[in-house]
Amino acid sequence: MSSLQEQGWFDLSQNSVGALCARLATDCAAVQGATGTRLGTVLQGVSTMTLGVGLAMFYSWKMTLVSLLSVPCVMGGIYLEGYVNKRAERRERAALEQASRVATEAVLNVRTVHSLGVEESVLARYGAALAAAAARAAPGRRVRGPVYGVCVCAPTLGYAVSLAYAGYLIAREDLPYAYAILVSEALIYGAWMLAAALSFAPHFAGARRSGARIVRALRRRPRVATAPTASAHHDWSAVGEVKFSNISFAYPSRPNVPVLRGLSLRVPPKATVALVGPSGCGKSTLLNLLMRSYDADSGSVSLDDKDIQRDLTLPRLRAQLGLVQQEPSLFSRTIQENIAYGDNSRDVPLDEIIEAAKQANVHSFVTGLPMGYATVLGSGSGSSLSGGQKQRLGIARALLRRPALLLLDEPTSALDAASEKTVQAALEAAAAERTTVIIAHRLATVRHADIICVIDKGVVAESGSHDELVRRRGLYWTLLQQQSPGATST
Ligand SMILES: Nc1ncnc2c1ncn2[C@@H]1O[C@H](COP(=O)(O)OP(=O)(O)OP(=O)(O)O)[C@@H](O)[C@H]1O
Repeated sequence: MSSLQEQGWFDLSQNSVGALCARLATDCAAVQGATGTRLGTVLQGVSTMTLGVGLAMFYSWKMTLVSLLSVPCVMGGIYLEGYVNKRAERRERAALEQASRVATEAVLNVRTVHSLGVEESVLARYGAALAAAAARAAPGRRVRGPVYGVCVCAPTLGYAVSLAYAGYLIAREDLPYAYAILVSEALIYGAWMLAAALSFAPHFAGARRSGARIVRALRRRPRVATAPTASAHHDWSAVGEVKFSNISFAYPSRPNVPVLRGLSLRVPPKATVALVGPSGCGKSTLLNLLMRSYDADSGSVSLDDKDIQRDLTLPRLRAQLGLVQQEPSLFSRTIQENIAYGDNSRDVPLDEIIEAAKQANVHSFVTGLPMGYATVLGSGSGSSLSGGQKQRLGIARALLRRPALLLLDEPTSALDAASEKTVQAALEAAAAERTTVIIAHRLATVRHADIICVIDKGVVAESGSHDELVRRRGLYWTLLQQQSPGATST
């Protein structure tokens, strides 16, 4: 069973990047720290003690029983230590995850941090989170010291009691002196070894809890997964008709805030459909549902009359889609590899990559670089490139998939006028032969779409061509007026 979690799981604050990194580091280290040599030490301690007790019983069972009185002390101390650690660990973990969240957020957004000049305040927040973690761990540490002392002292105490009793047995019951020494040495050595081994017990308890958390995460059944009714449809590729039927949806992290309320919408094959509407009305959410980043709470989405939840596997569905976002995520790899990420199902030959780059208007830029397609992009999402260059690489990557459906989420909104023109030209060429759903804020960029759908209050408020909507003088017209007052022409 796949344990790749759905987007909604990552939206929860306890599963943020920082929290997950902290959990991965601490839980895996805890499991690793309680295996290998530590496990060997425990086995050695237990077997030495067993052998020691056996020998001691053989030579003097009375002396052995008296000496073993210290064992419950040791065990009690270990239990207490484990209990104290468990409580401290839980509180410390939460505080460390918070600190890690602050650090990860700052590193991911290092440019913004610099530009806003908030380095000191980020450092202060990180310091405060670390201090909170230390404060939460302090009570546990204070108790652990004395408890550890008891564990170490108990065998010595047992040794003293055992020698005193040995003196009594030698004097009153003729226990040979050599036996007394043999028994006490066998027991003290065994008890020391056991105490040393058991001092690791809290680590084992912690490792068990960490292991359980890892296994729980791996076993979690993702909410978005391929349904048992779905078939692979190996030879199928979509024509590109999409239907949203009566969709209602709220994000799992905000289940009480409905975003879509019974929305229905049809995207005809090979058409270009623009989604417009006020900010936050749910345009990107529709794309999220189509990609099955989330599943709708009710209603259905179909692609070529195949229900995307019931009839299609996740890989088959997503293979039909090519997404271009406002700013593409590029990796610190070569340009060739970055474009090839578009199709991980095979080794993509260079000529296909070049073809996609040509379609995306980025080939001549790439060949102008000294290393061409072998140029390694800087870290931080291709920071060595301009916005327009990055966007065209993102388009090339999407086109490499030969998607039946091109999903464009404000693809030109982060670009200057000159870059926008080149990117727009690349997109228009790409959209010509396939179904395209485009989200745009600037209505001028989608004026020529076949259908423009205005989303408002979780439903399609109106739809039609630009001219039809202008004639209707509805919400589209109002938005148009807000963007370019006085624009009444059709
Ligand atoms: N991952 C998420 N978890 C919770 N709420 C979300 C999430 N993503 C979006 N939302 C909320 O859902 C609503 C719709 O968001 P969406 O991004 O679909 O709007 P949009 O129309 O694309 O907005 P914009 O035009 O500003 O990009 C908003 O109120 C937003 O705050």
